[in-house]
Amino acid sequence: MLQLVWTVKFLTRPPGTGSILMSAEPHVAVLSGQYLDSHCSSCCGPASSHRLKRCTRCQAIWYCDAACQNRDWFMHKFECTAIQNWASTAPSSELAIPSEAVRCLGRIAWTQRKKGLGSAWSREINAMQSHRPSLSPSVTETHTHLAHSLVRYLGLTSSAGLTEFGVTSAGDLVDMISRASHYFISLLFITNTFTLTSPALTPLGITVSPPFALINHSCDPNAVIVFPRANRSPSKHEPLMQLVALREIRANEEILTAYIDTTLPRMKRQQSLQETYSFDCRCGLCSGQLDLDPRESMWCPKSCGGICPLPTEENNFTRCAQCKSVVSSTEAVLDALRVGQEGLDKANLVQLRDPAKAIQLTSNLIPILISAGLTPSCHPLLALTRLHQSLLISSFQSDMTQDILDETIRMIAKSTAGLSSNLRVGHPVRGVALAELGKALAVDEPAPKANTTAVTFPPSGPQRLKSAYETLVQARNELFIGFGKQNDGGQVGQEIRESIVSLEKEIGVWSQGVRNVIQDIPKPDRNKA
Ligand SMILES: C[S@@+](CC[C@H](N)C(=O)[O-])C[C@H]1O[C@@H](n2cnc3c(N)ncnc32)[C@H](O)[C@@H]1O
Repeated sequence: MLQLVWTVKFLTRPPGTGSILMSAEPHVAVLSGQYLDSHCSSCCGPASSHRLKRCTRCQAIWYCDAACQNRDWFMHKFECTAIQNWASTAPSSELAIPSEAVRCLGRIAWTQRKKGLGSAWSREINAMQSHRPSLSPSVTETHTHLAHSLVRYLGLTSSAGLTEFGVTSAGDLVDMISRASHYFISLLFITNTFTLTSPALTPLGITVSPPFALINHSCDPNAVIVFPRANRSPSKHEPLMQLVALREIRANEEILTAYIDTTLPRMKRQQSLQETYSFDCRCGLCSGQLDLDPRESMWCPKSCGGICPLPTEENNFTRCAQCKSVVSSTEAVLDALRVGQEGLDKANLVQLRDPAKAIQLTSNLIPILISAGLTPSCHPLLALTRLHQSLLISSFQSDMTQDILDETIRMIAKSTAGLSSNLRVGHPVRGVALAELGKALAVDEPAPKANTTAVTFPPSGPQRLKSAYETLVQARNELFIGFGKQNDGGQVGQEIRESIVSLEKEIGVWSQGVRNVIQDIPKPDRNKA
């Protein structure tokens, strides 16, 4: 199959770290159901400083204001009726709004009909790569389901109605959808959709953008795709997708982004890429470029500070790369890995429905994996710590105790350390993790400890403020790369700048206070001695 390779040709000098390589509004962006009433369906911004206004007809789609609503109307006028019809026949209120996939395909269909199949917009959409020939039975089933839902959503009573959307072949519905490779094929859709995220990387929905869909994958990418929302009054051109260089890129070097979570170990990455994108990754990380991958590592059994590769079912012999001590407890490590993975899968499954149960699982499993000797960057310890951290943050309450706050900070620090070993400096995930750590350290302590030393973590009092300040400065430097230098670190980087300034003042006031106290202490009268 022909592979397109995305490179940048340089007229002057190669793009450096943090350069914005491409910027475009996606062809289509839709919010997930849970964000429809908290985010604008046109610019995808949150309802933080203002109340959103609801479409009075479908009552399902919300906008910042009339300007956002007008911008979306050319599309929403079709969607509005479709949503109303869908709701009127839905079996329950939970199913009153179609899934994001169906809404996204609907938007593609209506725009193609409006712009025409020969338009540049439609040609770009239809040029994206599809994997129809390699459909597995389970994917075919999803495909069929999606096809039925789409026909119902578009308000068609039979497949013949699809002709108005440019699909003329009749027959079996699945066959028709599969054959119509130039049109809304669900696999094309899976292969080429991107997660729409908030500026702090929370997944909000999905987008389709043909120019970005030309970029191939690497588990050690030289670029990232982000939605920085760098402009302070951003609604007009948002959501804006940007491709940012994570390091200097040479002329004619292929630009590569990661399609999946690259903190996962090789086997899991390969499995995920094969299932969703139908290819075997042969990037440096997957072909064993690293002697010792931090994603699959444990501490030296003699605590020399070195690390060892994890034992596996096939090869349970492992030793410290530094002092060469052999790990004798490999069966216990393998057991801990099995229990950890099972618990992680369970916690991921129940986290929305029953967050208390998920916290219980993560709190029980993390100490097991730590005592088995796993490093913070090792899977599944890192994944469990990240999940535990996000559950703790979402259960944050205003009347939080010092112990809970300190425990949360320790958890964020552990996951930030793990992420830092696995991801390149300036990766947006690292930047956001550091920002969260700095912000948590800057939270007012409910009961600061009187005599803490800098050795305990997190420190208390002025040491804590200093630590918050240093972490936020580091976060800002990294966000500057991952969200683009010209974007001033995106919205998160800009928020942090404000926190840094106020901490500077606080630390300054505190130091001045100490200086004043020192000056007020009466000097010993040498003549008296
Ligand atoms: C979003 S598309 C990327 C653009 C695509 N190469 C094209 O020519 O249109 C994703 C598909 O590209 C292919 N692909 C991406 N990265 C690859 C890689 N590192 N090795 C092999 N195939 C890759 C896979 O077929 C994948 O499903």
